[in-house]
Order: sequence, then C-alpha cells, then structure tokens
Amino acid sequence: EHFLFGARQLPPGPNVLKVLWYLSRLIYEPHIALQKLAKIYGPLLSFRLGNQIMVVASSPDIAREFCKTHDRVFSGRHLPIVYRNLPGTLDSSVVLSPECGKSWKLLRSIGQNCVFSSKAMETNAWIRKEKVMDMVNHIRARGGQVVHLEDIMFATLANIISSALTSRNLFDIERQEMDDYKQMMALVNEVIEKTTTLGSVDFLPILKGIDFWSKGKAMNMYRKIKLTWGHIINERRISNGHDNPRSTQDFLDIVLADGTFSEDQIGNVLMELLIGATDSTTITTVWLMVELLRNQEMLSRVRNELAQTIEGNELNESLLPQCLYFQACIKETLRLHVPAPLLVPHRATETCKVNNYIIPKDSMVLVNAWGIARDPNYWEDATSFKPERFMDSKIGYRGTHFEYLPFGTGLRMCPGSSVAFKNIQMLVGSLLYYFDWSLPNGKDPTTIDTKEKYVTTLKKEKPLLLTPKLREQNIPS
Ligand code: HEM
Repeated sequence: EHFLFGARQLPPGPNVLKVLWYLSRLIYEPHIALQKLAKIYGPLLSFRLGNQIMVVASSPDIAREFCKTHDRVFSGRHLPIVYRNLPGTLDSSVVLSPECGKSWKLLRSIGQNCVFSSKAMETNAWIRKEKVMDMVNHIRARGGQVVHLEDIMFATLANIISSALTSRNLFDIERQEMDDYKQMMALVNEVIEKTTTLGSVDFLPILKGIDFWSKGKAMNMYRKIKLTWGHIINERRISNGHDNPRSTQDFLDIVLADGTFSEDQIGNVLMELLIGATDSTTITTVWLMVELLRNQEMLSRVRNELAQTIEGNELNESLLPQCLYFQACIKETLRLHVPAPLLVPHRATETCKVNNYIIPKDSMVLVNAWGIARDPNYWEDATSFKPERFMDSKIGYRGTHFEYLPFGTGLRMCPGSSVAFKNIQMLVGSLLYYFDWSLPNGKDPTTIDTKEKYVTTLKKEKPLLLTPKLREQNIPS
C-alpha cells in the first residue's frame, strides 16, 4: 500500500532462539526482560511468540507514536481464547473489547455518568466516607492485633465500587471473616491471570480444536462470576429498579434499562469494573504504606501535613487535595511501583507504519510503562523513592507526560484514574490519620522488603502484616 512505501521491515528484535532463551523471564517478569531487550534492540522492538507478533515500546517517544499519533489504529485488544469461551463476553466489555466500537462506547459512557466523571465522584462521596468509616471501625476493633493490610484495602475498595455500581456491599466488613475476601480476591486474580496472560493456545492456533482446557477454565470462572452478581442483577430486574435504595439511578439501573445487554453480559461488565477498581488500587495503597513505613521522615511529614489540614476534625476528603506532599507520595508510588507495568496489551487494528517500520495488523503492542518510569534518561536517581520530585513538577497522571503513564494514555486510557487517586487518598489518609502502625514482634519498619511478584499486575510478594494502634487524639468525639 502506498503509505507503507519506503517503510522497512518489522522493528529489530531477538530471533526465535533468543526468545526461547528469554522465555521463562518473559513469562515471569516480562517488564524486566523487555527492559533488558530494549537495551540491546532499542526502544521499538519486535519478536515472534509462536504465531503472534509482539511489538514493544520502551521510550516516551515511541509510546507517543502508539498511543497518540496512531492512537486509533492501536486501540484494539486481543481476546484471549479463555475469554472467548466465557458466555456473554461478546459485545459487552470495556477492558477487553477488541475494538473501540459501539458497545465499548456505550458502556464507557454509562461508567462515566455513574462512576468516573467528577460529577459522579461528587455524588458518590458519601459512599467513600461510609465505607472508609467501616474500615476504620474494623481496624479499631483489632487494635493491637496483626492485620493483613491488602485484605482490608481490597474489601473496602470492593464495597466502594459495588455500591457505586449496584448500591450494594459485596462484603459485610464488620462481621465477615477474611476468608470471604480471600475467595473474592482469588477470583479477581484468576480472571486477571486467565484473561490477560496468553495461554499456549493463543500462540499456537493449531491446538484450538483440542482445547478443552480453556473451555473448562472459562466455565469454572463463569459459575463463580454468576454466583457473585447473578442474584443482584436478578433481584433488580424483578423489582424493576425498586430494590435500589437510592433516589438516583445507579450503573445497574442504566444498563438494565438500556435493554441491549443479557444478564451474563452485565455480570461480566460488573466483574470487569470490580477488578479494574480493586486490584491496582489495592496494590498502590500497599506500596504507599510500605514506602512511608520504610522512610519514617517522609511518614512524619505526611502526618504533619494531614494534622495541619484536618485540625483534629473528622477526615474530610474535600480537604485532601491541599495535602500536596501526600499527593506527591502517591504519584511517586505510582512511578516506582507501576501497578500494570505493561499497561493492558493493545492490538494493531490495521497495518501501520511507525518510525519507518511496518507494524502488521493484529500485532500485540506492549508499552513498558514500568521500564520508562525507571529510565535514568528521564528520571534522576530513578530507582529511589523521592516524592519531592513531584512537588514542583508539572508531571501529572492523566497521560499527557509520556515518561509517566501509570494509567496509560489515549483512547484506552484508564477511565478510573481520578477515582483511583481519590480512593488512595481517602484510604491511606485514614490509615495514617487514625492509627499508628508497627510491624509484628517489634521489627524495624525500615527493613520491610520491597520484593515484587508479577501476575499481570505487580504486587508485593510477601503480605504486609501490620499492627495498628488507635491515635485517640484524632477520633472525633
Ligand atoms: C491505581 C489504580 C489504577 C491503575 C494504576 C490503573 C491502570 C490502568 C491501565 C494501565 C489501564 C490500561 C490502559 C491502556 O490500555 O493503555 C487501565 C484500564 C482500565 N481501568 Fe484502570 N487503573 C486503576 C484504577 C482503576 C479504577 C479505580 C477503575 C474503575 C473505577 C478502573 C477501570 C479501568 C477500566 C474500565 C479500564 C479499561 C479501559 C478500556 O480498555 O477502554 N481502573 N487501568
């Protein structure tokens, strides 16, 4: 085609043997393996994995080519086979919809109205306040005992999003045992793992005919998703909206009223949004606590800022944007611990020329946001936690600075970035304002390890176990 005229071939990259050599690292720590490969082959590289052409962007300029200059072309997603086997996923996905088509637009705009927009965030402020108070009471009742921070963050975030979507809690945080959260977290992790990591069948289509494995996995996941959302959707449908305790319509009311989505489809979208709103945010709150506990001076500075702003009253989210140092700490956490290190893989919807190379239709495009955020060419002392770097900086998280893309950018950018930021401020702000935290057995908090584990998102490998102590002076009478 004429526009490809003069373009060379695929971007450079490792050959089949070298890919095999790197394979286990590409599976278990792909962000690190791809950073190494970028040092050899440059910021635009490609290789084959079975039948699949993989293309990797490892610099702000190349990320801009894919997510801005040619944003529409690269706005597709790959549907892993296991996901295609899940009933009700066709035409009902935001995160994995193969193109930015009609149902993607519709679902994103309903999400915008009910959850993501600043107006919706204002309407939902009472939800955050209520769920955070539940969390504080839960922790308060466990003063002096060891708590598993990730579980509590996950349960609180799950209740915040399920209340915004369906006006219902998923958990009774007061009464429920942690096993319930664990089961739900296991399901969240299962869906993420099975829909985003490509099983061998995705790379070797010849196996498709004998692939009972993906089908079995999909049906198993389907049953669990139905168990979570089926009765909530059904009750709302039967009551014709009357079991919604709120005066305004929530997400579930609007998708039901639209009439184009089946119960299975609605269940999948709710699951997707639950995952989007819990996993990365939970990870970020945990890393933020880890970094602040390891850096006690920074922790004191955040505490002083919170104390000066809140002045002994109840913590009120409208005051938190004044806490600039605290915000810088959140931004720095999202830089050093990019929760989705390779974003969500993009797909070339047509063949396109980028930097004089050909990127064929259906190539899988990964942006190594993790590698870019730790590149010493763009960040001074890149692997250290230094919130000060964001204090007088114009760099924000909304995808306009390509050296900092924790939420991606362009058409497929995370629609929940502001919600996430607010939730992190409220959750961690409350943890720090209402409690002192120490390690079990009096261990020194500055020794907490920062070992990571890659499971599509980048978590702390070992759980963060902490002992809370109520700060009586900040509990309003
Ligand atoms: C710290 C928290 C979060 C991080 C780091 C994060 C990161 C991301 C990233 C990197 C993407 C993919 C962008 C791309 O493909 O280029 C994404 C997509 C998405 N996120 Fe988030 N996210 C977070 C919180 C949230 C929250 C709170 C919600 C919902 C309330 C949410 C909902 C979604 C959805 C629906 C998509 C799919 C967008 C699409 O494909 O059109 N995320 N997120």
